[in-house]
Amino acid sequence: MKLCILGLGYVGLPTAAILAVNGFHVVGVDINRERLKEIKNLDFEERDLKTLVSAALKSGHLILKDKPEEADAYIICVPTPIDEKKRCDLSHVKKAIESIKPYLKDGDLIIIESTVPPGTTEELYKMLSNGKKILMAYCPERVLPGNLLEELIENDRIIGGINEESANLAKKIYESFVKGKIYVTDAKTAEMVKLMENTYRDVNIALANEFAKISEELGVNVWEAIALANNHPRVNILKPGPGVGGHCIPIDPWFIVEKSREAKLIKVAREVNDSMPYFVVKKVKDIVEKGKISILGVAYKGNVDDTRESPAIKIIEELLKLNYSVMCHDPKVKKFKYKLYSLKECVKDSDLILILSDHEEYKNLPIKEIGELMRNKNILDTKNIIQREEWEKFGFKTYLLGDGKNETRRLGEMG
Ligand SMILES: NC(=O)c1ccc[n+]([C@@H]2O[C@H](COP(=O)([O-])OP(=O)(O)OC[C@H]3O[C@@H](n4cnc5c(N)ncnc54)[C@H](O)[C@@H]3O)[C@@H](O)[C@H]2O)c1
Ligand SMILES: CC(=O)N[C@@H]1[C@@H](OP(=O)(O)OP(=O)(O)OC[C@H]2O[C@@H](n3ccc(=O)[nH]c3=O)[C@H](O)[C@@H]2O)O[C@H](CO)[C@@H](O)[C@@H]1O
Repeated sequence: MKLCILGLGYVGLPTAAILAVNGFHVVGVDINRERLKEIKNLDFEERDLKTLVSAALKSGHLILKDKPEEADAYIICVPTPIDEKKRCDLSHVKKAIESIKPYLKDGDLIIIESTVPPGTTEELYKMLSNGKKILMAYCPERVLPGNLLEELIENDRIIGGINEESANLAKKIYESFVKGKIYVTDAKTAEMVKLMENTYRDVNIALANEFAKISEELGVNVWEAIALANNHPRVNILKPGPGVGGHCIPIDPWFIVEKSREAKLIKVAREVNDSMPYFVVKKVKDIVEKGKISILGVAYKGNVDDTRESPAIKIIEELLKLNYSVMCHDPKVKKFKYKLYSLKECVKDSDLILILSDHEEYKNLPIKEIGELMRNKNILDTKNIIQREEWEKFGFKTYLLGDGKNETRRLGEMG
């Protein structure tokens, strides 16, 4: 069976490579030639992915193209961002489908992996099937960035067919590499399942963030309170932080909001999470009124190289508006909207270190050397990853997001 994968990003590339090493003839298509170059040079962060892509390319089963060609099945993995009205922008999906239209023949299968609002696959099917016997399915991707390959193989899969024949053919493709269970349903349910998963996470993170704000107001350390509450057998509160980033969680809940007026809690949760960067900036203002801020971590979360929708972007914008000078460091990220500096340059003559991503590297920083370079030794940790006592030994004033005991701690009244 010959497959054509459209969009070779975080989702499409591993999918194309794993299908190729499992015996399919795969044409990997990306309209961005720079991306194709990166893939040929194995220029990406996840090490296991390098091994897999390299094996797929060497086997000759994966070939890279900037245009689609005739195949038996097409898998669409292109971006689905939100527009300014917070509605799903389906233009990339529609363009990808237009580009395969000339090659479609009876019995061909189109699989949508891009995250889309409920009902989209059915609508696209109606537009496409005009006279031809096309098969179509929605098969959401649920891999966790940072643990991509393991989850690609081990996770259960949902297959939402437009009809039984479509679902069965799609199932055959995924069965070639998925070790988890494969559940079959209709396309709209599968679309809803994907959005519900990410919305569930977003709402729960919003609750943790709200607890953090309340704890600061009431003089409680939210991290301590969450750890204690989580001892309860049926409680599992997530972690607060500087905001919710990535290409999925801050976006996908809006795809439900655009389809239903009943989506109230979901919208408020989004707003709470979107408010966190401003909350962090307010904390910075309370600690230092002006000067240089050193941002450690611009990736949207720890140990990934992705900065899409990263809370760091909003925080930097706001700090610059307030006339702070800002320098950023990130050991994982290669491309970012703002210039990245070495750790030393970043902290030199600084008034405050602001930790925004929980990269492994930030758990063991050279505190003494950093302190010697700084103008004022302040550190604000939004991820609860530093050992505050260690930093305080070297004369740092430490601050933690969600710690209402910050002040008493600094005055030495608390351990
Ligand atoms: N990143 C994740 O972990 C993840 C997980 C689950 C689902 N998703 C969903 O999967 C989809 C893709 O996400 P991603 O993170 O892989 O995006 P990405 O931006 O990393 O990759 C998308 C790729 O598609 C290419 N592209 C755009 N239009 C094209 C076209 N017409 N033909 C061929 N290539 C085209 C782009 O050049 C880009 O390289 C989105 O809908 C996203 O919501 C992402
Ligand atoms: C349901 C689910 O698990 N879906 C996953 C999710 O992947 P992700 O990498 O986007 O998800 P997270 O790791 O949750 O990070 C998101 C942001 O939330 C912040 N965060 C997180 C936990 C916390 O306790 N407190 C926080 O503040 C974190 O820093 C970051 O900014 O979507 C993918 C695409 O659809 C899925 O495929 C993948 O399964």
